[in-house]
Parts: sequence; structure tokens; C-alpha cells
Amino acid sequence: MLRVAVPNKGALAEPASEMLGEAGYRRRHDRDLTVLDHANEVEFFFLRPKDIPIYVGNGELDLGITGRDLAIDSGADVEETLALGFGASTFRYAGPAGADWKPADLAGRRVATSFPNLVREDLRKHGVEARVIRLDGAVEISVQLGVADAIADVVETGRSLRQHNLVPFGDPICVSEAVLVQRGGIEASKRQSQLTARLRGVVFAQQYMMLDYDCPRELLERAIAITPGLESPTVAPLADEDWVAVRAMVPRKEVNRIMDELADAGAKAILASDIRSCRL
Ligand SMILES: Nc1ncnc2c1ncn2[C@@H]1O[C@H](COP(=O)(O)OP(=O)(O)OP(=O)(O)O)[C@@H](O)[C@H]1O
Ligand SMILES: O=P(O)(O)OC[C@H]1O[C@H](OP(=O)(O)OP(=O)(O)O)[C@H](O)[C@@H]1O
Ligand SMILES: [Mg+2]
Repeated sequence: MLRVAVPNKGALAEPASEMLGEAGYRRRHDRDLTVLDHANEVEFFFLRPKDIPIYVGNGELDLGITGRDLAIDSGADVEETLALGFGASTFRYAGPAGADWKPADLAGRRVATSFPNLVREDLRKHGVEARVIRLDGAVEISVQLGVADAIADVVETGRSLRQHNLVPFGDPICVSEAVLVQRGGIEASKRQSQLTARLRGVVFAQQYMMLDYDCPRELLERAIAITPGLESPTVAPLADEDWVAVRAMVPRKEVNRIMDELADAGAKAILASDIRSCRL
């Protein structure tokens, strides 16, 4: 059995389980802490994302889904094998609005954070000596309560910072998203590689869409230039010899621009559909 750790709570839990379901693995029932997927010979363990790098780094579990920021902060011996495209955030310093903060201004001050190792390492890189105050959450409140002079925390939309009259400063300490990790320095087993390939298929599928359209034969060259596909687009004859059907994968982010261009070029019946999974 392959033993895989999955976040059981927080921002990463639902999208991680959803992605494993899309990749064909058995879904979690209620709040079960383990799920045995006999068909795929995988056992899933639902753990706090913060603890996951520790289990994987010690070799108790073979693979884990966690946040890049959490993996780095844990100091565990893990390496990232796949970025999963959800749970995106930046990890940043922030201080009271009104001052033009720089990381150097943290010297001799107190910085509150839930990611003390990540912050210590970054302060060291900046050559700044500051006191790191470790808190478990709601870090934004610590400044107004007088526990810290500045913070370092996860920023997604920036709403929490604004609500507490804090402004981010300095370059992001970490640009994070959910990642798949394995123990450092080991070669992936066949089963590990298979799960990774399945997830890669889902990640990739989410970044692309399938476009189908009808195109006058004389405009085909132009249409192919607009939708070159991965290898090259599929072109099939239609009953009307003056027309062909074209099928190509296109980046999801560009799908509307591409559909506009095809329509302007003379394509008709342009359909965009989701791809659930793929192997390239
Ligand atoms: N809006 C967000 N808030 C917190 N973490 C986020 C957010 N967006 C993405 N993440 C990522 O989720 C991971 C943190 O998940 P974790 O479960 O530890 O905290 P949480 O989502 O805040 O849950 P909790 O309610 O337990 O505090 C980190 O990798 C972080 O970068
Ligand atoms: O930039 P934003 O979109 O506001 O998101 C970031 C905030 O969300 C998270 O807090 P959460 O609500 O999980 O509470 P916590 O601090 O107790 O973990 C995170 O710790 C930040 O505080
Ligand atoms: Mg939180």
C-alpha cells in the first residue's frame, strides 16, 4: 500500500480531496481520519497540513499534500514533486499603515508569526536581528494588542491586513501553493510515480480546455495558427467538402480571446469544454 497524507482541515482540505477524487481515488466519508482505497492500493491519512511534512520527512508516509510555505517552515526533509495549482498565497511582512516599512526596520523589533522558521531564515538573509513571537493564528490582531510591532503572515486577498490597518512590505518571503511532497533524496517508487502522474493529469487538465469548431477549408491555415494545439490540432472532414472540423486544446486563461479570434476569422459552431484529466 502507498501511504498518502491529505489535509484534513483549512484552506487546502477541500480542494485536495476534490483533486484526488478527480484523479480516480476513493473519496473520504464524513470526517474519517483514514480511507483505504483497495482498488488503487493506497491508504489516505487525513492530517493537519502543518504536520504532513513531518510524517513524510520521517518516512512514515510516502507522499503528502501540504502548502509550500508549511513544508519550508517545518524544516522536514521533504522535496516538492508537483505544484498543484490551488491554495495560492504569499507569505509577507506587514506593519502598521502610515510608515514606509522596509525589512531592515524590523531590527530590534518583535515580529509575530505562525511560521517562525520561515521568518527567522528570512531575517537572517536580510541580516536583521529581531524577536520572533510565535502565535497559532489571528496574527493580524497581535499588533493592535501590543504583542508585536509587525507581523509575517499568509496573504491571499489582503483583506485581513486591510481590516487591521496593516500594510505589506518587502518582497514576498514565500510564494506558496499546495504541493505534493515526498521524502528528500529518495527515488520515487512505481506507485508514488503513478499517483504523481495522475495528479499531474488533473492539474494540467484544469489549466486547459478543449475547443471544437467548424472552419471553411480555405481558412484552415489561419485557424491552425490560432489554435496550434499541443502536437497539432485534429482536423476531420465534414459532409460539406468546403468545411472541416477542428479540435485542439487551448490554455483555459486564453479561451475567450481565442474564441473571439476564431469567430472573426470565420469559424462557426465554436464549442469549449472542460477536460477532466489527461496524460500527455
Ligand atoms: N486564505 C488563506 N488562509 C490561510 N491559508 C491559506 C489561505 N490561502 C491559502 N492558504 C494556504 O493554506 C495553508 C494553511 O493551511 P492551514 O490549514 O494550516 O491554515 P488555515 O487554512 O488558515 O486553517 P485554520 O482554520 O486551521 O487556521 C498554507 O499553505 C497557506 O499558504
Ligand atoms: O489575505 P486574506 O484573504 O485576508 O487571507 C489571509 C488570512 O486568512 C488566514 O486566516 P484564517 O481566517 O485562516 O485565520 P487564522 O489566522 O486563525 O488561521 C490567514 O492566516 C490570514 O490571516
Ligand atoms: Mg488559518
